[in-house]
Amino acid sequence: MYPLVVAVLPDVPEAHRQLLWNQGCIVREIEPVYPPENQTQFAMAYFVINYSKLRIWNFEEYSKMIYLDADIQVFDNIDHLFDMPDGYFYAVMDCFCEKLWSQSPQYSIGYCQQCPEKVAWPAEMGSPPPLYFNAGMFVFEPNRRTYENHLETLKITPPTPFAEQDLLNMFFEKTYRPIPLVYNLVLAMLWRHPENVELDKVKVVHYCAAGSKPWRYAGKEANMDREDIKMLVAKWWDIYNDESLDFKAEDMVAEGEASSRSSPIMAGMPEPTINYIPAPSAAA
Ligand SMILES: O=c1ccn([C@@H]2O[C@H](COP(=O)(O)OP(=O)(O)O)[C@@H](O)[C@H]2O)c(=O)[nH]1
Ligand SMILES: OC[C@H]1O[C@H](O[C@@H]2[C@@H](O)[C@H](O)[C@@H](O)[C@H](O)[C@@H]2O)[C@H](O)[C@@H](O)[C@H]1O
Ligand SMILES: [Mn+2]
Repeated sequence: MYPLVVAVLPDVPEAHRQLLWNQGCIVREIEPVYPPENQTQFAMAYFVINYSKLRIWNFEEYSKMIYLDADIQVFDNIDHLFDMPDGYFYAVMDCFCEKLWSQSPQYSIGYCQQCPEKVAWPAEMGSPPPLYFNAGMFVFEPNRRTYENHLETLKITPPTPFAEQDLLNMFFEKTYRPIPLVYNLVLAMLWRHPENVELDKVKVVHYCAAGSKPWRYAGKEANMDREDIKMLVAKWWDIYNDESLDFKAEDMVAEGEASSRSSPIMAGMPEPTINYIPAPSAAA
């Protein structure tokens, strides 16, 4: 069993942090990371806060982690991803067909890495872009030096429309290894590249399409009235409302007694209490 570490920005209220603790999560506050002053038009204005994602490379107490956006739901076990060879950056390839990409050369010529045979990359535009991943889910190895490199690189790199996702794609270009789409279904794939999607095999769903966030789904935006979208939003709510999935401290105690000495991860978990509210940090 692997711990779920939740990185929270300072604006996440204490009550929400308690809910996370009570669900057995390890809550870690991170400071925001902002790009240098710039005139960039991010594809979405709020993407500027997403550079804060870079803080997780500082979680050096973990040798390997799977990063998940908060708008991602895991429906099937993906622990085996931890067993892939070290030294690479694993993530699912993104799609360039949404309007969000309209500033990109790929979009302007109708090129997408999801179907490179459909519109070939023209020779006069040089070599095709390197494979590009969606940064909503990835397998990585926290490392202080990499963390500092990220922050240094950020200081001297003009921000681009997809913010930290672009920076990470540049940074990991040589060590990026694509993994199958079942590990991060970017919803736009359903209408942009249905031939690449086997929905019943998908293990991880990324609710990133406009209007698809389940907690504020209204079914009004483009493609949100699709039957598969409605089914995936309902699936998210089924998990959210399924009390049998709620963390129970007594389970932890039972499991802890049996295996805390054998499993460093379990031993590393804070002593469970009935309401599982951690004692205030002495450092606070
Ligand atoms: O105010 C914010 C906005 C974003 N995020 C984090 O940044 C991730 C990326 O943002 P989002 O998923 O909305 O981007 P999308 O995948 O929809 O482009 C979110 O999942 C959150 O984990 C956050 O912590 N606070
Ligand atoms: O800050 C940039 C963000 O870029 C990505 O989101 C985009 C991108 O993937 C498009 O291809 C999708 O079409 C779009 O819906 C989605 O918002 C990551 O999911 C997110 O974690 C974050 O890195
Ligand atoms: Mn997301």
